[in-house]
Amino acid sequence: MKPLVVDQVVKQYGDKTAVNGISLEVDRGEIYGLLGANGAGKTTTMRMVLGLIFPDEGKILYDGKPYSKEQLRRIGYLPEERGLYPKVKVSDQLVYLARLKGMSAADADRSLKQWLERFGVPEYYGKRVEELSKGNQQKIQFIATIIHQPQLLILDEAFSGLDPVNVELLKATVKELRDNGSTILFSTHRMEHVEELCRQITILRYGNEVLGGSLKEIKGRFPREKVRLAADGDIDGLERLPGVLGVKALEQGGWEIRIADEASGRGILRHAMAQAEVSRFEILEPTLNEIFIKTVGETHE
Ligand SMILES: Nc1ncnc2c1ncn2[C@@H]1O[C@H](COP(=O)(O)OP(=O)(O)OP(=O)(O)O)[C@@H](O)[C@H]1O
Repeated sequence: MKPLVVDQVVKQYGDKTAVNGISLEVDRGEIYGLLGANGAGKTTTMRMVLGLIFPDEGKILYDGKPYSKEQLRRIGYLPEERGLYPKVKVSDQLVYLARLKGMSAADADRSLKQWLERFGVPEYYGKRVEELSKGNQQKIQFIATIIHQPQLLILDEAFSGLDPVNVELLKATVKELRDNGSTILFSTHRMEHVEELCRQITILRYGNEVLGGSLKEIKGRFPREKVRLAADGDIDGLERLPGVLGVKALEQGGWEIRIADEASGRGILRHAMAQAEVSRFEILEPTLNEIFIKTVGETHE
């Protein structure tokens, strides 16, 4: 039985349909990407999973059971708008939040110290939140999300505002939580993070699912329309080859060539090999970013 099943949920705000029959299932040890343009219905979906609002239609099951207060204790939520109290000490605040989730004060205190140590910031224990930089406040909020060892994690733009070192730190932590069996619903506009972390995704548009399934299988549905080519010398006439739609010389050397179909790629390789020693030739699969733009288009609110 899957830890999280969202089945045909619908949510209306007045006559506006924010979510229109979304279904998804997330397994243990899996990070599921929930994607979509601004206003597509991601936050509304996450709020329904959290039990903050209830679907007008459809159902959400946690280990096969409907929502209950007990379930809430097993969920960790990192909202996009961060919400720590600026004047309260990190230790007081996180122990309080962990106790609301059913942890004893002693266990919460021990766990907090371990996480602060692990994130390289043990000195934040006695600091007020407002004394920390924005990125470091975010690390604290991340600890607040996972301190009670939730089985189901809902992460909304988990890495925004962090420097690259801290992004890697939190990313490694999310992967570790996954490997230890957490069920993770992950929402972001950063497609490269989805490519790295998520096995399955749903892309929403105006509250509807426009693309869903395994990332690998979704990529297979889209044509490969780009060639990366590098050679030890110049190659003339690339733009005049059949099926070549555009040629861009890359800063780092070589070319990126837009092609009409994969068959045109073979003609490029033959042409290039006749003129120079080819050191790289690759027909690239589309990036998730490209797929997203193709699917969702420029339809932002
Ligand atoms: N409380 C509310 N009352 C009325 N309309 C709402 C409410 N919350 C969301 N909406 C509307 O529902 C739609 C979906 O909003 P939602 O916040 O779920 O989008 P989102 O995908 O999370 O967007 P973003 O990427 O900008 O965070 C939007 O059209 C929004 O205006």
